[in-house]
Amino acid sequence: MSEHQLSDLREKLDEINLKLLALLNERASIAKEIGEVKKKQGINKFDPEREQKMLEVLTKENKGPFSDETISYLFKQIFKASLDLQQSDQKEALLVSRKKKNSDTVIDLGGTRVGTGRPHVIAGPCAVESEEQVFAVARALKAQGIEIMRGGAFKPRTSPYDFQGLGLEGLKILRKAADEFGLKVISEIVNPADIEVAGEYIDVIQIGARNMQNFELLKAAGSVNTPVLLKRGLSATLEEFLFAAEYIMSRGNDQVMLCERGIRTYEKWTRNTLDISAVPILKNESHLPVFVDITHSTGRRDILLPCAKAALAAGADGIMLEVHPNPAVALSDAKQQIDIPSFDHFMGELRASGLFEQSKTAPTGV
Ligand SMILES: O=C(O)C(=O)C[C@]1(C(=O)O)C=C[C@@H](O)C=C1
Repeated sequence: MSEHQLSDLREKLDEINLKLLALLNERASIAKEIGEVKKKQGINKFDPEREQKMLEVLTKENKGPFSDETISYLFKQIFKASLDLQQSDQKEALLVSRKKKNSDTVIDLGGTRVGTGRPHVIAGPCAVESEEQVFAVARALKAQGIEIMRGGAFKPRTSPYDFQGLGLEGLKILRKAADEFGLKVISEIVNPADIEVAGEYIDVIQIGARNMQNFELLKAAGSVNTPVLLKRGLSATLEEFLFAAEYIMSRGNDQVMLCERGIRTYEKWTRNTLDISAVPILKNESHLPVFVDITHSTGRRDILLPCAKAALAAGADGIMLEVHPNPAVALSDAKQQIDIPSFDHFMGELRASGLFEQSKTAPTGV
């Protein structure tokens, strides 16, 4: 075959491609119209009988060289694409989605603005144990220019015999330390009945991984004005995670932050598996700020820094980690918290990486 012949044949294919393209889109527009009609009539969009009949006609009329199997395969793809088009067209845009709101949500915690593109570090002890302990951490955070402190007062523990937290007393200690050092404070609430009173002491309500689908808690958090940080459930898909955030937003509270904290996989060398791909996906799908909890996702002090860098490089609005003045005697998560000198070192390295201070460009919506 001469070079001429090849380019002639290719030219013919190019022409056919364009005709096919026009025909496919003409077909898609009609399928969309059918979708509208079906919606009005309340008919199921997927119609396997209709698809089967079309395939029968097509294979009967098929003169080759494509085999009947190939023709069936190709048309099934077209039916599937048409169905997807009908469904995506009519899917209500979620409040959490960029389809609903394209601009990034910025949450103002009394002057500390989250979601602006300038990342934040949220740090503090796993559990509030004493005033002395929380004050020591708050002092260290302040010295590092950190604005948001975390601390657990209500601790949902795997074993009922483990330390369950100081409760309201713990929230009071957090508030006192936060006021003393000019910090904002975040703490987990586990009972819907505590949501309202929590707002008197803390700046952000955390809903933990184990409660991501506690719908009564989500609804309660949605009915107050206090910002919420929602953690991804242990085995939650990203879709389930966003639906959980939707529960909060649909009740009127639009100040929601998302937090990837690792998911459960077969891997044993980390406590959970940090799903770094969740960060750009959530940023693309949703306008809400996204954090990464590098302590719970890894459960290892030795890889906190690379995971923090990865989170920020992937577009996270911040990271969360656990810091304790004396992790060896901590009442919970003793193995994974870092002490204050290690935290200072960590911050120094993170700053040196240029990822912490840098301002990210907001991703475009999809
Ligand atoms: O004919 C319909 O009822 C359609 O919705 C169109 C169409 C198609 O693309 O041909 C799409 C999805 C259905 O499963 C069946 C057929």
